[in-house]
Amino acid sequence: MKALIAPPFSLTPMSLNLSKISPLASKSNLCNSTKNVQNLKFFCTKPIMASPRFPVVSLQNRYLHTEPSSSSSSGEIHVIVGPMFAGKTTTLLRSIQAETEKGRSVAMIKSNKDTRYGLDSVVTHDGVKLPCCALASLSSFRQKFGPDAYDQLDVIGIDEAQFFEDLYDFCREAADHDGKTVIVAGLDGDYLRRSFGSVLDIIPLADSVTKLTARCEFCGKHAYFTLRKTEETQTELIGGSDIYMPVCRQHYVSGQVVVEAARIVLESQKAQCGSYL
Ligand SMILES: Nc1ncnc2c1ncn2[C@@H]1O[C@H](COP(=O)(O)OP(=O)(O)O)[C@@H](O)[C@H]1O
Ligand SMILES: Cc1cn([C@H]2C[C@H](O)[C@@H](COP(=O)(O)O)O2)c(=O)[nH]c1=O
Ligand SMILES: [Zn+2]
Repeated sequence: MKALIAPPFSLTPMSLNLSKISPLASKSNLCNSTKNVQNLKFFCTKPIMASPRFPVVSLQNRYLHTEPSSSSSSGEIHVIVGPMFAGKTTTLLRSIQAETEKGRSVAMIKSNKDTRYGLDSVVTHDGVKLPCCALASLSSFRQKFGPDAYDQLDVIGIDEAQFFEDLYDFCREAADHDGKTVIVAGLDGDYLRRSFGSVLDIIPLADSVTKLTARCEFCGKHAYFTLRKTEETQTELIGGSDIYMPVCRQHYVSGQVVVEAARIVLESQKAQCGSYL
């Protein structure tokens, strides 16, 4: 997989600090321990009243003993969208941190399709991370987490929401019937700027919608879109800055022309090679 396009200048201010990421982090060192997360401390605890199979994040265990919020209907849905590298995961993790500081019990979910940093953590492009459960579908969450533990939860964070087909039903049920605050982060559009998965479908359900921007890798202006630098054409293609770059409108349009032209050349070269065989 070769990048067909490259930015004209280096990205020093935005470069990844992979040293913060421990790809070998195990559940045992993520749970029941205090982790420094960019000067913030997350206490990962298991609830006492129930035993979920995934980590629950809470600052104070005693809040897990309060009345389950499932009886109320005062849930909320907050949606964070934008292109890649816009800070969606960073914003989600900060919101989760703020909720834990209020004493609310929190669980993080991400799609198990995103295997970039392993399956037991949500990780930002600059290495900040939080334990999570990685799932194929949201409908399995309640059962896998444990129904009792689910009832104790106040807040559910969902990252990589574009990969969940059942996003709409899950969010509606969790907020309307179970009284949960659901904070959802995902791509609004794919590399062709088409609606991605069900992310846009939940906007009518949402209390708030935030569209974040990145920085265009060509000109440094606001980037609203994600350009794929390689010749692959499938909608779902897991990757980072090796495959994608955030771009402004002008550089999305010019970048697409370059990538498309390169793709056509590659295709014709492949066809020629085939005809020689
Ligand atoms: N082109 C880039 N390549 C790698 N990292 C980037 C790039 N642009 C921004 N970043 C870093 O990524 C961070 C945002 O990461 P993250 O919250 O994971 O974004 P998102 O979830 O929207 O993809 C930024 O604060 C910045 O440090
Ligand atoms: C644009 C686009 C992205 N993806 C993939 C690439 C990454 O694995 C995730 C997005 O991650 P981030 O946290 O928002 O940086 O989605 C894809 O599969 N198809 C696309 O068109
Ligand atoms: Zn630009």
